[in-house]
Parts: sequence; structure tokens; C-alpha cells
Amino acid sequence: MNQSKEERILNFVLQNAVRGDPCSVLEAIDKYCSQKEWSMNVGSEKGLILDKVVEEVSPSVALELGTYCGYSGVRIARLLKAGARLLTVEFNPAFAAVAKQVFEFAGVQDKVKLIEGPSDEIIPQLKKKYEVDTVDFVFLDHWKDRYKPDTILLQECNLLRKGSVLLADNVIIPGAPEFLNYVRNNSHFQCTNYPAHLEYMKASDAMEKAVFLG
Ligand SMILES: O=c1[nH]cnc2c(O)cc(-c3ccc(F)cc3)cc12
Ligand SMILES: [Mg+2]
Repeated sequence: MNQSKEERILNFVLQNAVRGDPCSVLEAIDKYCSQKEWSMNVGSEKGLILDKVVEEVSPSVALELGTYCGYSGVRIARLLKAGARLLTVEFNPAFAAVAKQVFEFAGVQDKVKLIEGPSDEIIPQLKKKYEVDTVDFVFLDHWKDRYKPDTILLQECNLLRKGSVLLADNVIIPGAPEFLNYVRNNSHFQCTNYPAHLEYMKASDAMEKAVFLG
């Protein structure tokens, strides 16, 4: 059976990165996806913005919506302080299977809980089933049409606290206009836009940070 692109990315990591070295995993994925096959990892330019926000927040509990191959999950997990954890949600089982192996190869598996399923089902389970009180940081990188409803759902489930930081990828390409309108015109959020390029391309993209004010 033919390999998927995601399996080819995983194999490139296994053959070119260093087990237990998260940075080498990130470099291998960026090398493969910039030289061989484009894929929707956040990439190194927007990855630096992600790094800065994660370091700024220093979350005890981080949530990622949209795991894909695990690139941004490795990016986030490698920066977490001792005892902190990342919960990452992926709808697509094939993507989740690749991400699991990427996390293990990078050596971040003890900091990461990979949850398979749709975000609108998982978010209401976070408190009771995954023992979450509130989330300090949320990376939205799944399906653009879910950014706004999932932001509302996080609030309805009392998962945000004063100062919780949302960071959304792709607010230009593919674009998340409803989400942008929602958070930018909502007095409970303080927003900042970070222009960048679409991963591995010259096209313009941007990330939006929205701090929940309580
Ligand atoms: O669907 C996406 N989820 C998460 N991140 C994405 C991402 O960073 C880029 C894109 C994307 C961008 C341009 C294009 F021509 C085709 C797909 C999609 C997603
Ligand atoms: Mg993205």
C-alpha cells in the first residue's frame, strides 16, 4: 500500500533526526517540507512566534487544537517547564498515529497527551476526563471554521482564566475571518496580530494572539 505524505515525513524524521533531540526533529521536518513536499506544519518562521508566546506564558497546561504530524506539539513541549503538560487534539487517526511516533522519537511523549477526536467533543471532556482546571495557553491550528465556535466553547466550559492566551495560526491563509471579527470586537479579549509568511512559501500569512481578560 502506498505511503502517505505524513508517513514519508515520519520516515524522513526517523532517518535524519537524532532520537531524543526535539530541535533535530523540527529541523528534519522543515528540511523535508521545504525541499521535498509542502505540508501544513506551522514551520520555522511562525514557529519562532509560537516559541516566543509559549516562553512568555510559560504555561502549566497548554492545549493544541490540530496536532497534524506533531511539529508544533514538539515545538511547544520542548519549551515546557518541569511538570507542565500539553494536551493536543487531532481528529484524523492517520495524522494522530504519525504524531504519536514523532513525539516519542523527539522524547517529549511524557509531556504530551495526544487525544484523538473532534475538538467540539473533546473540549467539554477536558475538566472531568482529562483533569484540567483551566488552560493557560491554547494554539488553534485545526480547521479555520472551528476557531470561533471552539473559542466560545472554551469559555462556556470555564476552561479560560484571566490571562489565558489563545494563539491562532493561519488567520490570513486559509483565513479565519469570523474568529478574527469575534475576538477583535469582544471586550473580553485583547488582540495582537503577528504578520508572517505561510510555511515554506512566500505568500503572506499571520498569527493572532488573543488574551482572555476574564
Ligand atoms: O487546514 C489547516 N490546518 C492547520 N494549518 C493549516 C496551515 O498552516 C496551512 C493550510 C493551507 C494553506 C494554504 C493552502 F494552499 C492549503 C492549506 C491549511 C491548514
Ligand atoms: Mg496552520
